[in-house]
Amino acid sequence: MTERVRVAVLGAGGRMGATVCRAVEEAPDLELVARLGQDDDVAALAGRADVAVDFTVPSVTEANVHALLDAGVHAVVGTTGWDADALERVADHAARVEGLGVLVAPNFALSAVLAMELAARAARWFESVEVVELHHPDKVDAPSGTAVATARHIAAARREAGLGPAPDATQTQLDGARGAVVDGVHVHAVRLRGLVAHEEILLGNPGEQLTIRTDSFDRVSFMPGVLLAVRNVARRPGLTVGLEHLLDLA
Ligand SMILES: NC(=O)C1=CN([C@@H]2O[C@H](COP(=O)(O)OP(=O)(O)OC[C@H]3O[C@@H](n4cnc5c(N)ncnc54)[C@H](O)[C@@H]3O)[C@@H](O)[C@H]2O)C=CC1
Ligand SMILES: O=C(O)C1=N[C@H](C(=O)O)C[C@H](O)C1
Repeated sequence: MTERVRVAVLGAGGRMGATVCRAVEEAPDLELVARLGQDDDVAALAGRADVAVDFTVPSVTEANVHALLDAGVHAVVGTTGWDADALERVADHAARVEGLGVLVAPNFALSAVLAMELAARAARWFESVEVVELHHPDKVDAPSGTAVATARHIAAARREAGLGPAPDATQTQLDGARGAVVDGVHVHAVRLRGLVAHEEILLGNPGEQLTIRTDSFDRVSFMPGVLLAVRNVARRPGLTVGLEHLLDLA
């Protein structure tokens, strides 16, 4: 019999962490060996866990990943709030330790990953584009990590195609009325009781509109992607950003 992958979950008491714990417990090839909360020591996972999954908060996730690398544990990270500098520090650290993988993904739901990919492919063909993300009101960051990543992918595609800014005649506005601007793309964040995680990418041309929409109605939607990452992270030493790299989409 092959050995089961030993998995630890950081943020295990949270909405995502608890769902991940259940998914790992139900997977025959995985073994849940630790549930860590706010005051638990990541270093204690050395020799006990093969892979750790982090769904904590933006303010601690980078430190958790460095501690996991120091402990010799592969990391799968769903927590948002990563910027280019933090990713570079983790890539440098991962390059210095032998054979350890870190996978950071703003969204593990297949529909969301595909929506991002489709938006990036469509972006060069439309004059206008804006992103609207809609989430439960307990979310601590805005805009969502997924919306930020979506906007960055769209902006890169527009730059590559030589497109300038989207048309916008606004001269006066209330603060925030046009949303946040990520790499030149307007991103709007809605917080509403009853929602889980949703995003619309609106692309417009004279006389036509393309709407790409993804809906996570339940956190189980993220689990196939999380488990795929847990099973594959050890095969990808260094830093991988985005689940698309495991789905043959990148
Ligand atoms: N990549 C993806 O597919 C998804 C990402 N997320 C992201 O995951 C993160 C967590 O989301 P939720 O579970 O909804 O939040 P939550 O607030 O329900 O859970 C966060 C948990 O982390 C714990 N925590 C805080 N500091 C910690 C530390 N230093 N060590 C260990 N645990 C610590 C908290 O006590 C809490 O239990 C957010 O950044 C969210 O945006 C959420 C859903 C899907
Ligand atoms: O906090 C959440 O709930 C979610 N966070 C991630 C994000 O910020 O993109 C992923 C998903 O949207 C759910």
